[in-house]
Amino acid sequence: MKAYAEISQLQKNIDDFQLGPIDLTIEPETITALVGNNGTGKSTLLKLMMNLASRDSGDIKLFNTSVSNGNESWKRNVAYLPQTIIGMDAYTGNTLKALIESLYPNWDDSLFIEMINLFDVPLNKRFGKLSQGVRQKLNLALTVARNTPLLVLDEPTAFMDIPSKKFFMDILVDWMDKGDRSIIITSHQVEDIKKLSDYLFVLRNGKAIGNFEKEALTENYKRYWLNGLLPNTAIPGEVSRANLQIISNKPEKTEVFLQKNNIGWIDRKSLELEEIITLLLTT
Ligand SMILES: Nc1ncnc2c1ncn2[C@@H]1O[C@H](COP(=O)(O)OP(=O)(O)OP(=O)(O)O)[C@@H](O)[C@H]1O
Repeated sequence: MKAYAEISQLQKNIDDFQLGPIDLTIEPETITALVGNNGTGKSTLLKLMMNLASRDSGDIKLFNTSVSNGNESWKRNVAYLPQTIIGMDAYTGNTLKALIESLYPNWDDSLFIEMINLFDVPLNKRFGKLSQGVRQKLNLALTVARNTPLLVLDEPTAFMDIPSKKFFMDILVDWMDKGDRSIIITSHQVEDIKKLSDYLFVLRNGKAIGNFEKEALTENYKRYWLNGLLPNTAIPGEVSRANLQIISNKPEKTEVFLQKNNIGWIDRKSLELEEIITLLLTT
C-alpha cells in the first residue's frame, strides 16, 4: 500500500528560525509521534503538511498529491486538529457537528456520540462558553469522527483531565484497530507517546534527529553499573557517563568492548522512554 504522507527535503524559515531539511514518510497503519522541545517546529511542520503555511523548498505529498498544487482531493482523507482554532466561539457543538458532518462522507456518528458522552461535553452550549479542556474534547470528537485515513493531532491532550486522557488513548487504539489508517500526533505527554506511538520523529532546534521505531529505541538504550574504572576514552555506544555508570545506545558493541577490557558490570537496565527522549533532546 502507498504511503499516506511523503515529505522530502522540506525547509521553511520563519525570521531566524529554520525548519528542516525534513524527510518523513507516514506508512499506513502507523502512529508517529512528533517529539521535540518547545519552539522546535512541530506545529509548523503540521501546518505545512495541511498547506496552511507555505514552504520555502521541498515537497509534501499526502495521498500521492502534492498539497500545494491546487488539487485538494487529499483534504477529504485527512482530519487535522490544530493547537488553537479561531472562529468557533459563537457556535454550539450541535451546529458545529452539523456543519462538519456534512463535509465528511465517512462521518462516524456513533463514535462522535460515544466521545461526547464519555467526555461529558454539552452540545447545546456555545463553544466560547466552554472551558479550555471541554473545548479540546469537543474538537477532538469533531476531528476523530471524520473517520479519515489520516488523523493529524497537534497536542490533543494538553488541557485534558487525567481520566479523559486515558479514555482518549483507548479511543485512538480502537480507532486504529479498524485498519487502513494512521495518526501523526505531537505531544509533550510521555504517556501518550509511550502508549500510542510506533515511531518517534524527533526534532531538535528545527532539525530532524531521526525517525525512531519506539520498540527499537527502548531496546537500544541501556544503563550499566560498572565494577571497574572507566577508560578515559569514549566506549563504543557511550552516550553519557557519570561515576561508574554509563549509558549506551549500542549495547552489543559496548559489551564486547567491556569484556575485551575486563571491565565487568554489576547491573544493566533499559532506560525509560522519558530518559531516552531527554537524552536525545539535551545531549
Ligand atoms: N506565526 C508565527 N510568527 C512568528 N514566528 C512563528 C510563528 N509560528 C511559529 N513561529 C516560530 O517558529 C518556531 C517553531 O514554532 P512551532 O510552534 O512550530 O514549535 P513547536 O515545536 O510546535 O513548539 P511547542 O512545543 O511549544 O508547541 C518558533 O521559534 C516560533 O517562534
